[in-house]
Amino acid sequence: MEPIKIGTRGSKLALYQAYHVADLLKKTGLESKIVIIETKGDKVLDVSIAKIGSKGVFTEELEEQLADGRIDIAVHSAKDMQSSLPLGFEIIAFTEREKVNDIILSHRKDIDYQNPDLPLLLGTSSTRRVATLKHFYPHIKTVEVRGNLQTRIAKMESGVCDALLLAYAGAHRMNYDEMIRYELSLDEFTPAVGQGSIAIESSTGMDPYVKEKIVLACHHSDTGFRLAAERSYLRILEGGCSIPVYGLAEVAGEDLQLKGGIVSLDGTERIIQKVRGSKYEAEKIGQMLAEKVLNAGGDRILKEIKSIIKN
Ligand SMILES: NCc1[nH]cc(CCC(=O)O)c1CC(=O)O
Repeated sequence: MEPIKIGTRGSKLALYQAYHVADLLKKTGLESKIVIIETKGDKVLDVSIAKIGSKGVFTEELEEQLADGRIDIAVHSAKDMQSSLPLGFEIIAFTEREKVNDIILSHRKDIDYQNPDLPLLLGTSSTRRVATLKHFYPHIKTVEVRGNLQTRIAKMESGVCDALLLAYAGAHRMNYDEMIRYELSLDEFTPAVGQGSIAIESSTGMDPYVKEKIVLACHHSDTGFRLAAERSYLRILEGGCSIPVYGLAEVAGEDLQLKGGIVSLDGTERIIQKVRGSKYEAEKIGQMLAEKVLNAGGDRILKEIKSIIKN
C-alpha cells in the first residue's frame, strides 16, 4: 500500500495533530506522509473569523485537495469542522478526546479572574468565550487576539492583554502547561462542540479497504458517540464559530448525557439544558437538546444574534 497522504494546515498545532494521526497509523503498521496546505483562515489574520464567514475557513482548501486525490485524509481540530460537510466528504474518525475545558493562560502569576476588584484584560477571539465572560464575570474586559497560539502568546507578553482564554487541548499540545493559571468550570465555560478532539476527513469515494484501516487505527468509539451527539445539536443550532453555542456530551457505559445551550452576545441571557439517553442514539439526543434549547428561549436569542451578525 502507498503511504497515506495526510493533509494539514501549517500551524504548529495543526502539525502536532497531523503527526499524532501519523503515529496512530504507524502503530498499526500504516506508513504516511504529511502534506501542508494553507487555508483562508491562516492567510487572513487581521479579520475576525466571525467576519470572514465561518463556513469552512479552515477546511475548504483541504477539501479541494481531498477531491482531486492530492491527499487521502485531512486532519483538523474537530471544533473547527462545520456541522454539515459539503457533499462528497465525510468524517471517518475522531481521535480520543483530550480534556475539554477552557483555561486561562498567562505569563503572569498574579491573575485572579474571580476577584472583581482586580482589573483583568483577557485576550480571546471567540464569541462564546466573550459572551460567557459577560454573563458570569462582567468585570472582566476582553480584547480580540487572533492568530496561532504562539502569536497570541507573543501578543500577550508584549502587553496587548494580561492573560488569554483558550482551550486546554491546544495549550497542552503546544506544551504551555506551565502557563495555565486556571482550568475553567465546564458548567460556566461549557466548551465548543468538538473541543479537544481531532477529526479525520476523507472523500466519500475513498477506497473502502484503506478507509477501514484508518478507522481501526484512529477512531475512538466513545469520543465518536460524544461528537455525534454534539454535532447533531450544532447542526440544528447552526453554530459555526461566530455564534456562541456550546455543547458537551459525556459517556458512561452505554449512557450518554448531552448538555448545551446558547448565550446572547451581551451575556444577559444564557441557556443551558440537558438530555440523557443511550449513546447508540447520539444523533437523536442532539436533536432533542436542540429542541429543548430552542423552546427555552434559544430560538429568540439565535434570531437576535443572526440579525446582529448580518449588519
Ligand atoms: N478556535 C481555534 C482552535 N481550534 C482548536 C483549538 C484548540 C484545540 C481543540 O480545542 O481541540 C483552537 C484554539 C482555542 O480555541 O483555544
